[in-house]
Amino acid sequence: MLEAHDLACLKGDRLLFRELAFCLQAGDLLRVAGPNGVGKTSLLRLVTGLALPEAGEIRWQGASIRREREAFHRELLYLGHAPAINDLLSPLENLRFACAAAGDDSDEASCTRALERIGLADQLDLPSRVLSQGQRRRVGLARLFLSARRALWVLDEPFTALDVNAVADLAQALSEHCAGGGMVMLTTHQDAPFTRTPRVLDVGAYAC
Ligand SMILES: Nc1ncnc2c1ncn2[C@@H]1O[C@H](COP(=O)(O)OP(=O)(O)OP(=O)(O)O)[C@@H](O)[C@H]1O
Repeated sequence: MLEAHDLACLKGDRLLFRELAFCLQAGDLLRVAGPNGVGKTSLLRLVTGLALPEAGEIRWQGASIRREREAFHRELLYLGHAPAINDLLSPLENLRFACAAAGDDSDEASCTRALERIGLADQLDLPSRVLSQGQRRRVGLARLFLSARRALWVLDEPFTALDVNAVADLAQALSEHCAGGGMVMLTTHQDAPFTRTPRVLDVGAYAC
């Protein structure tokens, strides 16, 4: 279970939000909502431990993520809003590198299957600099298919640049992760065909 208590987020000298709280349990899909600049990405960075809250605490399985950082990160997959891709490497090389760095399954056959599943069968060995925006996004998202053991998926705008079919496929993969007892927390400005309506956390309700 992921719990956030009384969170406040400071950027520069500006308090974005305060007294924000939520709880995410096995099977939950939580959509973080609110207008541009309200602090959705900032909240995800707090939740992943990449940034520290001005106040409040985040707990994973009852323990502070600051104290149990390694155990928490073993259970976490975070995909930021910009795919971290090396243009000189192929999608396959990028995925293998990202998985190896994270300690996930990075063998060639598994990574090839993940890229095929995400619709990049014809681009496996191209240099990534020639990929379209949607294809670049898919390279990053392929990690989802190699991260089933990670219970908590935190995804910043995962649907950006995807076509209608890819949005549907991704929504299904996220729904399946939740159906299997996982948890998903995501930001998105678009609707997606999840099998269950996500819960919504409106950051605007906590804005300062
Ligand atoms: N140094 C700073 N001083 C003041 N405000 C800052 C500073 N750095 C960032 N900000 C503000 O913090 C907010 C960060 O927003 P964040 O990226 O978390 O928003 P978001 O809700 O994810 O937006 P979007 O929907 O556009 O992706 C923005 O309003 C930005 O202007």
